[in-house]
Amino acid sequence: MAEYHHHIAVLGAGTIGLSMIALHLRRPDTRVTIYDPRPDFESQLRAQLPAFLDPSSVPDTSTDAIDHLISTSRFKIVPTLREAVQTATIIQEQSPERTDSKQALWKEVAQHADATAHLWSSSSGIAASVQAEGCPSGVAERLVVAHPFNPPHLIPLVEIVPGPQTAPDRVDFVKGYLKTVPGPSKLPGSSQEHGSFVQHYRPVVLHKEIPGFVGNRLAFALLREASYLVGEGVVSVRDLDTLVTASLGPRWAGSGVFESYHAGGGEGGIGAFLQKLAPTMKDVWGQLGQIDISTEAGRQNGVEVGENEKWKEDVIRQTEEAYGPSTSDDTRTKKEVMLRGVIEMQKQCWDALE
Ligand SMILES: NC(=O)C1=CN([C@@H]2O[C@H](COP(=O)(O)OP(=O)(O)OC[C@H]3O[C@@H](n4cnc5c(N)ncnc54)[C@H](O)[C@@H]3O)[C@@H](O)[C@H]2O)C=CC1
Ligand SMILES: O=C(O)[C@@H](O)C(=O)[C@H](O)[C@@H](O)CO
Repeated sequence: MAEYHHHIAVLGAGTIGLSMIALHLRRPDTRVTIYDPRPDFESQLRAQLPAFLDPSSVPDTSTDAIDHLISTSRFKIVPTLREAVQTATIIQEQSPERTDSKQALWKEVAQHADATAHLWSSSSGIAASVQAEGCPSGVAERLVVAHPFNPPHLIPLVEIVPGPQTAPDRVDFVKGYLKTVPGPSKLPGSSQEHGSFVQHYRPVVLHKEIPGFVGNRLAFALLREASYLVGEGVVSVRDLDTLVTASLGPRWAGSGVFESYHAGGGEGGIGAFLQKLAPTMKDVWGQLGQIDISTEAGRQNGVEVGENEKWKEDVIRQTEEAYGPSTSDDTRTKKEVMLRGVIEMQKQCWDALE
């Protein structure tokens, strides 16, 4: 068998896990072993994974994709977690977002994996320190959250969130690994197309754990206010989405929250901006929507809504009216082309971003 510097065990190959497999296979020095307890897992993987893969990883005919990968010994599907982790140097979980499930997973990993293996969680908001609770010694020191944005084979950000016990060299390792994963090469004119390496992934390390980390706290704060505005009848779902994609979206693709307001402050920069806008911001901040979301929703009119969740009924109804019952494959494809284009443009202007 060819030697690979990294052997990654991918635990959980659903939405994120499939995309992560494509990410890892873009590194020529990495082989991947996959485990998922779903009974239909292999058939689903064979049907869905080819669409995520780069030409650099597979032949043109997607029907051969999985068999080709298996033949190269870079790719293995195994029936048990034990087989997946026992020789892995990196173990990455994309199991369901449930604390008990992740804690049980790490306890099982600790039983079978090498005591030096790196432990990565893709969790959206469950801290490494919480996941490591009850695990054998040595797990908390190796466990770090590497929270991706969907789909990770395209979106450059990964939030690295160490727990208080995570060893600094574990953080350095995951950051260095991600920064050297080549970007997708499918897009004509892609900075990756001509074989030269252009950094694609932009990991950000948080200084402390907080529920939801940073990316989701920002995203969920915006979602809450957006849902409030729709529930209050101020704006429709579709018009709010237009407002975002026609203003904040393009702006934030080039300049983040603080940089864009720094520019907006003119000669005085963000200090002047905060000074000038203070009265309005104080009013708005004092009136931001206070809505709740129930985790024990009952069903009304076919929609799962709980107490004080009228906003949720409006959001769901209007979203489905605007975009259909779920996102179509055609729409998903068009959005991916747009996303790839934005990311490529960012990389071509990279020196202005970092
Ligand atoms: N879906 C998204 O947009 C994002 C999800 N995440 C996080 O990624 C993780 C996975 O999310 P999704 O891929 O959306 O979920 P999913 O439900 O699509 O996939 C989860 C997979 O884990 C498998 N699984 C269940 N128990 C397992 C175990 N003990 N060991 C290994 N696999 C197991 C399931 O069979 C399933 O295939 C969650 O922690 C989520 O918060 C992070 C970023 C974005
Ligand atoms: O937005 C993303 O892709 C990530 O920040 C997430 O964690 C998911 O959206 C998550 O909130 C839902 O699973």
